[in-house]
Amino acid sequence: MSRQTAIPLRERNIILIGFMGAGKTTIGQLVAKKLYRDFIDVDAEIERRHGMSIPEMFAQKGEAYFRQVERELIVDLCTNTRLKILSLGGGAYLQEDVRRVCLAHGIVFFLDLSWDYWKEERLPLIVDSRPVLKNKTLEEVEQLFFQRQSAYALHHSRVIVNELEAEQAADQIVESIKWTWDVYEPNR
Ligand SMILES: Nc1ncnc2c1ncn2[C@@H]1O[C@H](COP(=O)(O)OP(=O)(O)O)[C@@H](O)[C@H]1O
Ligand SMILES: O=C(O)C1=C[C@@H](OP(=O)(O)O)[C@@H](O)[C@H](O)C1
Ligand SMILES: [Mg+2]
Repeated sequence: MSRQTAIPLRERNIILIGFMGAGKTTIGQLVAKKLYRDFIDVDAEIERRHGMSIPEMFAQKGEAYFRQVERELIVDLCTNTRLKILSLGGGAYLQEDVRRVCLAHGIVFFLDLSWDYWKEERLPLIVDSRPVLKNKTLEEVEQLFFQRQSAYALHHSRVIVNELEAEQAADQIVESIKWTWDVYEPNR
């Protein structure tokens, strides 16, 4: 029987999850810079590999196809890479396989924000670029927001990003991760 050796905490990918517009892409980039690590935005990587934008993929291939591509890429990245900062798309973590590999191989940060804050501050910024929001009433989007919280609750660490500038949120994540490294893996 083969036994997998656990990945040292310092080598684990740092994975950002949370609702669309929470700032995963923006903050992930900053965290990577601060830790001198490579950044991979899963949506951008899908767009690069498939030569089409996410809205185009939704329109031409359908959401189910996008979810399969998203799941396969995340499972691959989690299983075969280390030392990266990964920003997921907001719906990726709803898939059980995604949660399983992220929690097993990475350190998962949930970027949390309130519905009221999101609706006022973030929705206007992203409403035209996220296909999942297309043709939905505000009530339906609110339902989606709360439906997804039980999946996001499965994380290692949480940062409340309401009112925080992206730089401040990134600093909190870096501080938290360095504390975790020092406490659980001292002398490395
Ligand atoms: N902390 C923040 N404060 C203000 N605006 C932000 C913050 N984080 C992200 N944004 C803005 O919100 C929008 C969505 O950010 P993005 O990083 O794409 O989120 P996600 O990847 O979670 O969907 C962008 O216009 C971005 O500039
Ligand atoms: O929440 C979702 O279902 C989605 C979120 C998007 O990413 P962001 O969370 O980075 O906006 C992107 O993956 C796609 O439009 C679907
Ligand atoms: Mg994003």
